[in-house]
Amino acid sequence: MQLLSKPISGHSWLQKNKTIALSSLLAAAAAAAYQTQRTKRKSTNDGVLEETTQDVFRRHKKIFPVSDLNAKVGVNNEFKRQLKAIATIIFPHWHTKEALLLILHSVFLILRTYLSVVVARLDGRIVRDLVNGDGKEFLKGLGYWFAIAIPATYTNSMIRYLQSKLSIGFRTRLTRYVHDLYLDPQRTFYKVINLDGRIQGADQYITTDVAKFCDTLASLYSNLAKPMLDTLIFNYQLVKSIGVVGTFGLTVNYFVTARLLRAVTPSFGKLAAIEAKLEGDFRAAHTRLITNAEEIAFYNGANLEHSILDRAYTRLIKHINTIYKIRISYNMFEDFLIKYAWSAFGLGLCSIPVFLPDLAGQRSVAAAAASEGSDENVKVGSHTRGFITNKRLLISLADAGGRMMYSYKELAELAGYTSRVYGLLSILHALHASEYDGPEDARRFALTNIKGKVELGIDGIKFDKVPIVAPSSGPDNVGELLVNDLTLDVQPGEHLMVTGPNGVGKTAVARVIASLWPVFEGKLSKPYDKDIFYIPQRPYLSLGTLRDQVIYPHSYEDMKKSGRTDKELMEILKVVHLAYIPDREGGWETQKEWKDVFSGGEKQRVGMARLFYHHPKYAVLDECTSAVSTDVEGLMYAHAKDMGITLLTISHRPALFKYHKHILRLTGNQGEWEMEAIGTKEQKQSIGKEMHSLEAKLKEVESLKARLIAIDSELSLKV
Ligand SMILES: Nc1ncnc2c1ncn2[C@@H]1O[C@H](COP(=O)(O)OP(=O)(O)OP(=O)(O)O)[C@@H](O)[C@H]1O
Repeated sequence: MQLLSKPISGHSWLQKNKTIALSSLLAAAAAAAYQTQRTKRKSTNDGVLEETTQDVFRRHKKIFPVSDLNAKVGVNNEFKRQLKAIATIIFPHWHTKEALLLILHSVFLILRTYLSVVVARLDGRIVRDLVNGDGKEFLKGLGYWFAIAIPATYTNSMIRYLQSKLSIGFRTRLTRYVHDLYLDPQRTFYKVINLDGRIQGADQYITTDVAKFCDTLASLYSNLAKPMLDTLIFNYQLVKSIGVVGTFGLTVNYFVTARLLRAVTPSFGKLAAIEAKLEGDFRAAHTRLITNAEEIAFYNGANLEHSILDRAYTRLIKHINTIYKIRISYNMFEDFLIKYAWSAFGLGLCSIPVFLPDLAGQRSVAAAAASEGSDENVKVGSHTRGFITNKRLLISLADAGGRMMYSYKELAELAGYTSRVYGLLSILHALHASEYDGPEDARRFALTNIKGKVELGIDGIKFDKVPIVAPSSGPDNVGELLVNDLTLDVQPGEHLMVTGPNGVGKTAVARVIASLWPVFEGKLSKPYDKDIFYIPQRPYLSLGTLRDQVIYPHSYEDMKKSGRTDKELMEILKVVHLAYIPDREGGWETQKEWKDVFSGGEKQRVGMARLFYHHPKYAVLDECTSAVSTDVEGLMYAHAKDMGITLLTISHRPALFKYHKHILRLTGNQGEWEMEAIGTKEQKQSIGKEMHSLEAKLKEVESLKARLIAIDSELSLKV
């Protein structure tokens, strides 16, 4: 009791001043660190970080093996392993800003615990002076009370602030890493969405799940580290007042509580992971509606979409309700144990120094009273001070213990978010290395059995016995053969047209050239990516200005760097007959949702404008002029050829034959195909036949017109 009975002396006042000085110093250090990071422009708070190198990805591949998706989610060894793996991303080394934040955070946590002890002692002293009727000491105590309030409140705010900064720091590092892996040169995002079914709704993973993981991790540190520290320090203080027996009792109490809570805690981790998935599904359903609003409105599909959204929401809410129901009994048990059972136990402990002073290892109350004067008031005051101080320490201890127990629940939830974030990272790593879903499979066209070769940097596009296969992932990962051992060679100027019925695999050929689909067998030789430009069937308009639409995928910076001007862009728009657009839309800088502004034909013409802007050596044009009027289409094809672009056109339109030298016909008959040169005798004969049949039809038009006039006059006579 010596520590507690000692009045706050000049020495402890000095300590308090030191505390204030220390807090200011820490704040200054934090501000300085922040400033340094800002000036380096590599701050995780600005969201600006250096790109993750391929070397880092190679090293990390080993620590991110794909886990068994059916493994139990919870606080277990797998959770520890996953968290350790993610820690290599959020703490790449010890001289990061996050490490500094963590140290500062820890220092403030220690400071807060220390201040709590000081407050407990001061509280006891003030109440004692009040009971003793010592006005002067009472006022002095109040003075100290206000003095301690300043560093105490500052410390609390700093803890919250540093926790948020830590969370943002983690999030920025993780998001940057995921973006670098997702949008890598191997086009992993395409594989995630189209070739591999393990990640559904990658957007939900990258936005919400990563944020929740970071928030929970940052708060868990303070929710776990602080109560642990508090428990240690308060226990130390209490040993002095309630004795070793009391402290032993406290320890047993903790142990029993922890075991009990662990036994009754439901698997919050798994529940959190399912909730995150259902949230993702609900959000994805809304995103679909936004993306396809016009089509849905035309079809009058609101009712059906309504029911789809309702179903997604109901699934989510049912699950959340289940969690709430599970929580009722768990929370009741938790509250009973931590609030009521612990309070009763705490009051019992507080009574030890009063009823059993020898057990508490202290001088008896009578002896203490005798040494401070035999006056009854002094005796009561001494009791009161001891009780108030112990009670406050016990309340803090109970609070700390309670939070430690509560954080088990948080830990379980963190396990859920960790499994989602780890799942995302491990699958991105696998796809980055072209390792697809499904068991090892030696069957032909299995995604786990890719044997073809791709050679880059060749002037020409050359297929050497390459089967075109629609890939399939999952348990039955054998793809479907569309075109059998394709062999062709498109040399500069040897424009090729690919034709054939719907669904035969025309676009599939383009996908293989673009390396979106794998070369299962044979060899594909092609120029570097920068020399081939693809215009897909569905026009894509990006976020940004009108200029950004024409120069896509260049940014304005890229455009300026390459010395291009708006005047040149205007010339290009003239070629595609869109010269009126900048004036109509209010200039190059205008920002709009362009997909809703342009008509179908205009969108396709913007696609051709991009081709002329980038001026590649080769262009793969996939039905990209189907909505453009024939005359403008012809002009654009002629212009592309004049620019020296070698064309590989996918189309059904015979009108486009004349701009090409070869034709690849995909028949759809068991992957058969044929190549022919345009302008051969057979070709001319077939065009001749088509002309004869058209002329015959034109003759019919005249007789049909005459018949129509006759019917009209008959009808008017009758009327
Ligand atoms: N991601 C995919 N995974 C598996 N199969 C696919 C995938 N995308 C397309 N397919 C299938 O591959 C086949 C060929 O498709 P492709 O888009 O190449 O047809 P197409 O000849 O260009 O047809 P159209 O003239 O209608 O554009 C189709 O049966 C299609 O369903």
